[in-house]
Amino acid sequence: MVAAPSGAGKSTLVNALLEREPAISLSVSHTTRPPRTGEQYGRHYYFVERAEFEREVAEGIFLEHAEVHGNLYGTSRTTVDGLLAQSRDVLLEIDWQGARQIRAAKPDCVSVFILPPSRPELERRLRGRGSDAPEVIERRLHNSREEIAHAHEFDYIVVNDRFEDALDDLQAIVHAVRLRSPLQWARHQALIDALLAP
Ligand SMILES: Nc1nc2c(ncn2[C@@H]2O[C@H](COP(=O)(O)OP(=O)(O)O)[C@@H](O)[C@H]2O)c(=O)[nH]1
Ligand SMILES: Nc1ncnc2c1ncn2[C@@H]1O[C@H](COP(=O)(O)OP(=O)(O)O)[C@@H](O)[C@H]1O
Repeated sequence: MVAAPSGAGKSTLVNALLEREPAISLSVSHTTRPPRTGEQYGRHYYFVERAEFEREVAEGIFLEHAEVHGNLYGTSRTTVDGLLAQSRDVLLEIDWQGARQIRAAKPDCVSVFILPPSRPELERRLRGRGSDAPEVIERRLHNSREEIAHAHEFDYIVVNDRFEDALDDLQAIVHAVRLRSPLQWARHQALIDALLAP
């Protein structure tokens, strides 16, 4: 899972990570936020009306869902389970509230929080992106404090100052996760058995 205040560079970093790590798939979320210019249904998000989203919540289709910046966002159970069934590593872009729900549902998950190098730089990036109306940017800047206040709940923190350094850090986390003991025991059982043989 990757979380960050809006504008820290989370989506840009995640997209670059996916190019470097083709075994990872991004889970496409459902949202009631209107699409930005260039965003495509099914690629960036499944854009739905609030009534439809609320019906889906009642049907229990979401592994987690939360209200962020006045819009609803959710991760579909079937999207994640479908990717896991194909032995894909699944990456979620999610806020701190959703991350809490995923930790409860999937205790072996790994979470990363992206920090911007400073407040002025966060503001510069949010405005420079040019994708949101001024009042939407103000709301995201205001909400960034609440998001950042939860950074300590995450397993890893990456500061996105120089982009390539932050990308290297993210990739190092992916490599470390793949080397975790339970996975390695399963993968190298034959080797371990041979080494333990008398
Ligand atoms: N809980 C939850 N949060 C999500 C989900 N998808 C996106 N978000 C979060 O919603 C927030 C807003 O995302 P978005 O509207 O794409 O704006 P951006 O972060 O400024 O690019 C970010 O913190 C995302 O991580 C989801 O499925 N569940
Ligand atoms: N390390 C960086 N240095 C400068 N600009 C960056 C960096 N990382 C991302 N950006 C820019 O900041 C803006 C916000 O990035 P984005 O990935 O949309 O953020 P988020 O998904 O966290 O809201 C984009 O215009 C992006 O190109």
